[in-house]
Amino acid sequence: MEAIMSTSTGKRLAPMPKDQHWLFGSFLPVRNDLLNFYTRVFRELGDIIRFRGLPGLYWHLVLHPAYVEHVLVRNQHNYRKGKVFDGPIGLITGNGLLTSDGDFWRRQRKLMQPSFHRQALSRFAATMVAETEAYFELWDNRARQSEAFDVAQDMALLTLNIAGLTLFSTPVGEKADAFGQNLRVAFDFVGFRMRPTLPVPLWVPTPSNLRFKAARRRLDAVVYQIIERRRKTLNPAPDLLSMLMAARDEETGEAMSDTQLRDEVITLLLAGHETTAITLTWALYVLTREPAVEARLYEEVVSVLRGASPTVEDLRRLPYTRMVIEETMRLYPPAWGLPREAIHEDEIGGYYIPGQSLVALNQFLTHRHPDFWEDPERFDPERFTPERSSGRPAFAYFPFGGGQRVCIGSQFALMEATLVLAMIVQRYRIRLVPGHPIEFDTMFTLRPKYGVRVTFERRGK
Ligand code: HEM
Repeated sequence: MEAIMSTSTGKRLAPMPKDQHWLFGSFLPVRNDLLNFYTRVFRELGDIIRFRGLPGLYWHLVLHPAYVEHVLVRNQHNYRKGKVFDGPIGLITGNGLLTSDGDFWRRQRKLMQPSFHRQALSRFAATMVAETEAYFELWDNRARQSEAFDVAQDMALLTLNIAGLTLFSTPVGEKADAFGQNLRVAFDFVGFRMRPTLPVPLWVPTPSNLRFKAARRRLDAVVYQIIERRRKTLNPAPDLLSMLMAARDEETGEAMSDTQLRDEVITLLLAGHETTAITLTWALYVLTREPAVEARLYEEVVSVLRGASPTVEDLRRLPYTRMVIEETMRLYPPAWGLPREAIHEDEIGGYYIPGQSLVALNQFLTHRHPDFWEDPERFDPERFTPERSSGRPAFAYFPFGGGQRVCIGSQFALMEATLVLAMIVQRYRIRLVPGHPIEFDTMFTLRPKYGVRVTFERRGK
């Protein structure tokens, strides 16, 4: 199976797909049908695969958990996020945590880390619950009329409301349509720029450049206004923005500038709300397909909550709900691939990796690796029981990345997804609209391309 070749220097090269275009290499299938193409070559060639783009341009898809661990942890200092990631995302997040690097990133991470500890986050549970309750009236009405709707849209708005309130105590929900749309325009633009295309510089007034710049301007205006108002407030709300504004550098005693605050706020909005919305959307979709899982989940939720809304203390009594979320992120990882750039040359699994070349990790495929997941396509939350998890390599599952750049918001996301899912399942049975097409949109995060059209049926009514 392995097409191992040697260079003149005798280095072992990872296997390459056979059917490459003589000039474009794998550029066209990567551009047009990335996920299916990667899935096919993964089945053919396994754990590490070498691709050629335009002549002289190579990259590696790295899928074995031990190799993933090598890149994210063991040899992490040799891997940076690189231009493919930072360039496009940086257009919207500036120098925020997701895209900054080196000492600057380290300082910011240290400043922000305490705000994301489980303890600090527990105070946000009530907001998450209240925002979900605020949807009940709308969903009850729809349930009464058996009205179909796109639950992906509601999850996006709900998680945006929660992000706005926990981050800066501002109900962006009131303006969610405008704010959310601007975020979406910015997000799509970033996703598009991450594709292997030749990007038109931002200063060229193409319609999409202009649209993006207008969206960014409007987002900035809202965020700067919030920061400015906050600076004048004597008793600031106990939200993430307050924590960020109060944080001081240990050595210099310096606080973050307005620009840095803006970058971090936009970063947290961008990194935090859609990923969680997508997790919830896929989880609800799965429940429409898996009646046994739905029944078991309902049983747990009802026996723990007994009709009431959950509190932060209930979370540890909802292990099955949590496993449903975990299994959802295995099969539908919102961040479905992570690009890295090797700084110096390296060796992964005995194969040569050139310096300054791209290394692509891919949760979607590693999470379905048949050597580590039995019957990988099957939705089975109990894979995540402690017994069945033991012995599984750490990086067979990495929805939140790993190493020093691991997601800072993972606890936030798990708390939110578990609370919201428990609340929805306790109150409604969910049905997919017959014939509704489900396909992946891999533009940036792993979205359902046509949304997920469902009807809710009120339980016990
Ligand atoms: C299900 C939800 C989420 C998923 C799947 C997810 C996934 C990820 C992944 C894979 C990374 C690593 C990126 C890389 O190494 O290149 C990351 C980083 C990050 N995430 Fe999340 N995330 C989620 C929710 C959140 C939330 C709720 C927040 C904030 C409230 C957040 C904030 C961040 C930030 C700031 C980083 C950059 C951390 C750093 O580089 O120091 N994420 N996320």
